[in-house]
Amino acid sequence: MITGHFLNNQLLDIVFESTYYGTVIVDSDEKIQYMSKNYCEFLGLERELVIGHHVTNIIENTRMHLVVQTGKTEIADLQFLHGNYLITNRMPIIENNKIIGAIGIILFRDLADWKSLNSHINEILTKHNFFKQEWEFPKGVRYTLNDLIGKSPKIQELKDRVIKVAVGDISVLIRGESGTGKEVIAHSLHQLSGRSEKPFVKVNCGSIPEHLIESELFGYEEGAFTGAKKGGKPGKFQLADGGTIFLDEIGDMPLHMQVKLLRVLQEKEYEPVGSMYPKKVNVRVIAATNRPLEKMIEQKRFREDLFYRINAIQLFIPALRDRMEDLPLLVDHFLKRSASKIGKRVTSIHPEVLLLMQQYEWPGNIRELENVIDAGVYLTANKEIQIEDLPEYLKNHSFETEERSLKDIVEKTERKVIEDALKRFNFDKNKAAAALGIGNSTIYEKIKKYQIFGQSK
Ligand SMILES: Nc1ncnc2c1ncn2[C@@H]1O[C@H](COP(=O)(O)OP(=O)(O)OP(=O)(O)O)[C@@H](O)[C@H]1O
Repeated sequence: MITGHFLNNQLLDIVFESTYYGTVIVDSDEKIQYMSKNYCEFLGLERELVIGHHVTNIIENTRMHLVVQTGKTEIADLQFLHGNYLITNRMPIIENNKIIGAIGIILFRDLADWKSLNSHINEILTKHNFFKQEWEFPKGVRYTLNDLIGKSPKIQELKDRVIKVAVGDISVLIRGESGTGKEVIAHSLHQLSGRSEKPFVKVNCGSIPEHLIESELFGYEEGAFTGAKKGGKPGKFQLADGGTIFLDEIGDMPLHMQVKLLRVLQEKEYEPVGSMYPKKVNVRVIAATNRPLEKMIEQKRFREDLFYRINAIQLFIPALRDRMEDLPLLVDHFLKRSASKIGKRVTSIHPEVLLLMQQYEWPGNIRELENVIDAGVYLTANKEIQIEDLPEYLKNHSFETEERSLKDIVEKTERKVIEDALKRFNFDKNKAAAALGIGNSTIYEKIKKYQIFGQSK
């Protein structure tokens, strides 16, 4: 095992600082045990804040964790890091035939050197953009865990769980309101898994017309129906073979398709439309929904057997209103992104805007915040977004809050207290009821009334 004791930082500093390489060493838990000073400087991070953290939380687009998992050396890989392309070598550290960690080396000499190297690589990449797209897009991954902004305990906990469950083939059900980042989590799970080199295929179960779902998912054979393409068409399951299929908005899938979906998940085979023979497939399933599936099962709108099949592990993403401490960080992130996208120098928001944002409920969650900031950056004539740059509904929000009825306020508070207690007791309803001093039947009633869902126990 690699330990801090084994790694004499001073000695390593002497060795690595005399080279022009940025060096990082991770242990078998994929946590950083050493990062050279020049690497920390390059990332703009203090070394104390880096050591002991999972490498994916610190280095964007890293593959160090995969080297630990697979034991495969990766030489001269191109890595996009901190706005630049760098050449990276990654090697497993092996002791007594066991992988005990990995060492990663990024190549740069001094800043000027690295800038010219970067522009050289950029030029090559632009010239070969076509190949770059061919190479990247079939895999389908757009986000990594680094794109999930937030330092609140709830997000920190979620990120830790994502890292834990990513490895392995277990099905994951991601739950959370619209715009909370379910898709970001799905991409991250794939990117952190052993299937990351294989395709990630998203299916939006809610937006495919009902009569096309079967051929979209399972494909069709030549001549399956009038208008069928010559040679047939592969379905999403075939496209995802070896990789991950992301079934977004699974709660919107029609019942008759739920039966077919269950079959492919259980038996790992399906029949393309018009085919006489089943085809084998090997995919990991990640599903997401913002619908109350338990309630839909009661109403016979969602199959219970399918629910248990996709619900091996559940990840719950908190609504923005439940992690308001992340708001300033998110605002800052979207401001920077918007300003550079739009090409305006807008660097902050007025303190009153932040106050108003903190009081707002954010029903559209992060997606809504992203759009509000985009609009603010477009509209403002200053370096700072002002109240008048906000959409009308948000500007008027403070008045609406004052006019809310007592019943609304009581209900909202009740919902929040019950939800917090459930999360505290890992969704054990009886324990949460006892802690709140209410009966078991009352808590069941309230959960139903407010449609609170999460890891059910
Ligand atoms: N924690 C976060 N940090 C930064 N950006 C985020 C975060 N969460 C979500 N986003 C951004 O918010 C937008 C919405 O996220 P996403 O599409 O993953 O939400 P969703 O839960 O899948 O929504 P829906 O249920 O409506 O499909 C995306 O642009 C995503 O990049």
